[in-house]
Parts: sequence; structure tokens; C-alpha cells
Amino acid sequence: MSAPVRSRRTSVADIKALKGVRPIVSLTAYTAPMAALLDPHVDFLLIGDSLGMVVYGFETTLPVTLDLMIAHGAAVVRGSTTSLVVVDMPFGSYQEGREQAFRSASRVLAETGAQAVKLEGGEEMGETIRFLTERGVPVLGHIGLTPQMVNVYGGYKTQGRNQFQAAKIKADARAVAEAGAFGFVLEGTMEPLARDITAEAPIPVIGIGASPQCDGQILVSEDMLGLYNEFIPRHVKRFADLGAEVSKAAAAYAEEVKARRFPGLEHTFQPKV
Ligand SMILES: Nc1nc(=O)c2c([nH]1)NC[C@@H]1CN(c3ccc(C(=O)N[C@@H](CCC(=O)O)C(=O)O)cc3)CN21
Ligand SMILES: CC(C)C(=O)C(=O)O
Ligand SMILES: [Mg+2]
Repeated sequence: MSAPVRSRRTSVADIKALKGVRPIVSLTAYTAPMAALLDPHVDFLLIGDSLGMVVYGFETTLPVTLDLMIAHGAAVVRGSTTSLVVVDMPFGSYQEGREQAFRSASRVLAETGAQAVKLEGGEEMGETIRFLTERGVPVLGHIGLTPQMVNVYGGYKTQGRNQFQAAKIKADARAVAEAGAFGFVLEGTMEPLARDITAEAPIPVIGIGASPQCDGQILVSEDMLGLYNEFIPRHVKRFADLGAEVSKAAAAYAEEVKARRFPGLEHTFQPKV
């Protein structure tokens, strides 16, 4: 038997150690087959609560439940071998307080095999992040544009547009790092501010719609693969157009079925004589 490429999964300590060494690579995954395809190319896979919009067709991430995140988290762990796996804590599963957050997060780790959770919020989540990390749950923070706040913002609005917002995001970054997070996602934030925050933060800053100078980048896989067309935010670069490929394949299949060209006899089972 040949030796495995990596004998263990990337750990949160490995991710922390990459700051200042090389950019950290991350993508979302919701299913085992997609996780298997992405696993060799990323440092960590995120089961994002964006799956509510991308897979389940909701207009926001708010209806996503903890049970749904756990089902998809377990699938991604089964489909991957070397990446760190991080699961988003869904809306309502942690905002009530640190005990609720621990109850939810410990279920995620125990029932999925993932190594860490991500939760949205800065200063207001400091106490919760500390409570979790001190009790065995590594936490990835998420500040800037936090989609679970959509009803407070009144839309998905880019953050850090004025001095007050900028000061708040800087305070959030400090609070999350101070509370013991192993890194944080910085989303939808003005580029110069995102660059400053990355330079100041003692832990990896993973950007999405943030800055090329962030310590790492993350995208929703379906966005960068061209599999999600409901909206295409400015932060997205299309690395493939798989949506067009799916349409082409479905059209070819439909045509062959109607013309009785598919299935061919080679796709059928013939009795031996
Ligand atoms: N498929 C997908 N990709 C994502 O990046 C993503 C999700 N879903 N779901 C959860 C959140 C929602 N996100 C979003 C959604 C919309 C915009 C958007 O429309 N942005 C505008 C700017 C809005 C403004 O500042 O006024 C843009 O032009 O990009 C951005 C992020 C990011 N997350
Ligand atoms: C876009 C990433 C950071 C996320 O939180 C998600 O996919 O839910
Ligand atoms: Mg999310």
C-alpha cells in the first residue's frame, strides 16, 4: 500500500500557523461528492448556512436548522480526508447565550466529526466564543457583512462604508481574536479597511468580498462554479460555467430519449441463451 499524502486532517493549529506564510484556501461544500472533489485543493471546507439559499431555495439563511447543518456536515466529513471541516452555526442556535451555543456546537462536533464551528458576530459574541474555545470547541469568527443580520440591515449591505461602521468592525475583529477564535471570516467590507484589519489581526483573516491582502480567501463553491444564478455578488469570480454544462447535458439526454437513441442495447440487460 502506498503512503497517504497527508496522514491526518489539517488542524486549527495548522490554519493559524499559515498566517504570514501563504494564503489559506477555502471553499464551501454541502455534500459528500463535492467535498471529495474539493478536498485535495483546499485547507478547509466550510458547510455554510448559505446552503439554505443555494441548495434549498430559501431567500435568506435564516430558515436553516441545526439538524440540517449536522446532516450536511456529516456528509462533508465522510466525503473528505485531509481538509479541516468547519460547520456554520445556523440562525437561532447560538444567539441566546453561551450555554445554548455550547449545547448546539457540541452536537455539531459530536454528530458530524467536524473539527470546528463558525458563528457570526463580533463584540457581542466575544463571551460566547471564549466559552466555546475554553471547553473544546474551536471557533472561526465571522464579521463585516453577517448574513444572519439581513433583517436588521434591510438587505445584504457592504460594511465599513463610514467611520462609525469602520470603528465597529475593527472593534469586532479585536474582540473575536481576544476571545480565542482561531481565525475569522471578514465578509463584504471596504477593501482598505479589510487590509488594515488583516495587518492588525493576530489570527488568520479569511476574506470574501474583502481584500487580496487577507490571510486567506473563501467563496461559495456553487458561485465560483457557475451553479448558482439567483444573484451574482461583486465578490464572485466564475472559475467555471458548470450550470451551462448541466443544461447542455440535460438537453442532449432529452433529445436522445425522445428519438429512442438512449438507452442503447449496451445499456440494457440481455438474457444469456
Ligand atoms: N450563493 C451565495 N453566495 C454568497 O456569497 C452568499 C450566499 N449565497 N448566501 C449567504 C450570504 C449572502 N451573501 C451576499 C448576498 C448578496 C450580496 C449582494 O447583493 N451584494 C451587492 C452589494 C450590496 C450593497 O452593498 O448594497 C453586490 O453588488 O455585490 C452580497 C453577499 C453572501 N453569502
Ligand atoms: C460565505 C461563507 C463565509 C458563509 O458563511 C456561508 O457560505 O454560509
Ligand atoms: Mg454562513
